[in-house]
Amino acid sequence: MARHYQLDPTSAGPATDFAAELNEQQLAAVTAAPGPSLVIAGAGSGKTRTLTYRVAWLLEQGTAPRNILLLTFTNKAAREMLERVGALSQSAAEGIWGGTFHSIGNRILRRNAERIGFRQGFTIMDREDQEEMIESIVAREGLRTNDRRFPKGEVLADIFSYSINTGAPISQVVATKYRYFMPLIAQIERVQVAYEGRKREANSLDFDDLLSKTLELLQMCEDVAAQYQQQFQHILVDEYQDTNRIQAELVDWLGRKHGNIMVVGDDAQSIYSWRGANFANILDFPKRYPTAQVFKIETNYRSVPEVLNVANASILGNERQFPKNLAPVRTSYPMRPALVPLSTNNQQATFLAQRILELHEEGVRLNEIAVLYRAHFHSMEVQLEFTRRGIPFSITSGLRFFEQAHVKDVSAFLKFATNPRDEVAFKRMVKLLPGVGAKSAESIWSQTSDVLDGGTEFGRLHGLKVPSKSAKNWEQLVHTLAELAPDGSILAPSTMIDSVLFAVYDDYMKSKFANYEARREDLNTLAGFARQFESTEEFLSQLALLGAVETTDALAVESESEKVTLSTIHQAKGLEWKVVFLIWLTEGMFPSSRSAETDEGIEEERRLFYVGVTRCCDELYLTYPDLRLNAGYGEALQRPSRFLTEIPEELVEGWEVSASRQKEPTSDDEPF
Ligand SMILES: Nc1ncnc2c1ncn2[C@@H]1O[C@H](COP(=O)(O)OP(=O)(O)OP(=O)(O)O)[C@@H](O)[C@H]1O
Repeated sequence: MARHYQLDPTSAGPATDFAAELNEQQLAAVTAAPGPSLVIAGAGSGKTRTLTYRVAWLLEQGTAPRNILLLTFTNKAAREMLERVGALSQSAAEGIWGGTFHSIGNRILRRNAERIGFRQGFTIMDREDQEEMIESIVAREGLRTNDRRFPKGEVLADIFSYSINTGAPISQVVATKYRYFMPLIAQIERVQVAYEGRKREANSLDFDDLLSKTLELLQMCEDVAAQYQQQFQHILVDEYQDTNRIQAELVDWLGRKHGNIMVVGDDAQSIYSWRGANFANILDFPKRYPTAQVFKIETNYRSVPEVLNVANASILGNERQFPKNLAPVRTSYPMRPALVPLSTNNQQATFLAQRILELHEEGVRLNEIAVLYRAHFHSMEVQLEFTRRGIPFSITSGLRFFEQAHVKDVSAFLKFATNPRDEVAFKRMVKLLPGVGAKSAESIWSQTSDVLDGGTEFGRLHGLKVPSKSAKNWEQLVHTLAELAPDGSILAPSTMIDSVLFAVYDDYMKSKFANYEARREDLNTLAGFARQFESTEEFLSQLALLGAVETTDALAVESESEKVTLSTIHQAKGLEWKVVFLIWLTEGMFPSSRSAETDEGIEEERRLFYVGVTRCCDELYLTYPDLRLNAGYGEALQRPSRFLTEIPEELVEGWEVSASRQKEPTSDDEPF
């Protein structure tokens, strides 16, 4: 018989040497005595390391894994942290409750659904299911009529979600975020009530329910609350600065018995208030927990001192914050951050391309370089320029400017007006009308091609047989097409884009997309770009060519994945690059004009700027154009962003870029 032999758990490996692997401030947080604690961890200071070691520490102190709850911003973050804990810790880490608030909510609700009127085995609706359910309610209630645009499922889902996560009533959300739907508030509220009922009937929960219903469960059922409060002896929360109202309340409830709540975050990086995050959660933590210990972790491992100096100086402008001073461990870099004024947005793109090619020559890999900006549309000229010069790039949103649905929709109008035989463009266009799917599009197309026979007398399309729901919109569409091609001639492309927006597409976007404003800016930028072209055909050919260029072969790069990153700052959160270009630093763009309306708005923008700067390890470029060429409505003088003027001069290195001998394209020039 085989001899049974058991390994002693303590012989699994050497004990973690916490003091050797952590700096003093990290060690203090990791080994903190029980009780509430707030860990303010600056950018690049090792938040992840601190949390991971804290969990390992708790295990070593004898806390059972199932008594630890680790809440993170993404499930991936939780997985990675727990893997690290597993590797670090001598005690088994399995059994720790780790994940996002949503996944933990789901886990709790799965066991207790009946207690709040749902059945076990409920389904979780993704965003698409949610929108479909809302749409069917709108249809059943007859709210969308031929005379009135009613918000689409996506927009309604967004309104409901924001309302739940912030606790603001629907009327307030609409009044502040969707002003153009104010007259419909009562109907929108009705849809929400019906939606709540329908979810119950279908035994389905949406994503927000995973938070709100969990909270409801804990508040309503004392025994359930007591069970989890007993279980979670230690609660750790990552990225606490971006929690919303419900998430903070959930933590409060779950931690009520033991009070061992450790929240980690950086108040200077709170950038999600627009989707419901509540900055006050982190700021007021010491007020809500007067006995809380506050730890600051201020050693930065990422950036050179020159970059950190800029970040530190900038964030000083914010009143609402925990003052801190990030200190670098890295040594000085030969270059201070470059402050680069450019004459126009086109020159800004040219500068980036040239400088990036030089850096590449000098041996910097393209994936060590990022171009960061406030809003997606700021990247358009850069995308054009990189495409033309064969610089490979990837975009964090996944979609290149010209591949976006709204850009393609509007282009479809232009394509059809210039080429009335373009069936694909026609179908894309008519499918925007209510009640027109693939089948009706086919039937309308066959009538249209008969009537037009390749000509541009669009007025002849009035009165075609279309689904009754879209009759009015069809007439409007025909009218618009006729305007685009008056008397057989074709308007200039930018005028066409303006007309399409004005007559049809702007309204469509408002009701269809939750991020209407961002899309509208994209289309203004497109109209601006189009102003360089007299001929619509030429404009459309350029669009097609730009979309088709395969950039990866153009530069000698080491691998397919070697690309410059183009990203909004929001999507760059948590990441880092050797070289960072922060672009479009002008008033109105960054800070965005909308955010500049309130002090809170400005402070959040400044935090966003701070996040941008602190993504940089070595070399930082801050660029802005003096003139915005091709803005949808004329050329506009730009003022440098206040975030630039706030930086003491001696911290940056002013660059003077002289125009190349080759003339820079202006709006009157040929494009390339
Ligand atoms: N005590 C330490 N000794 C050496 N390196 C460390 C230490 N703590 C953290 N680091 C390193 O510092 C870098 C930054 O850490 P991390 O990415 O966790 O920062 P962060 O606090 O999450 O930053 P941000 O909030 O800006 O995204 C990592 O490469 C990490 O390995």
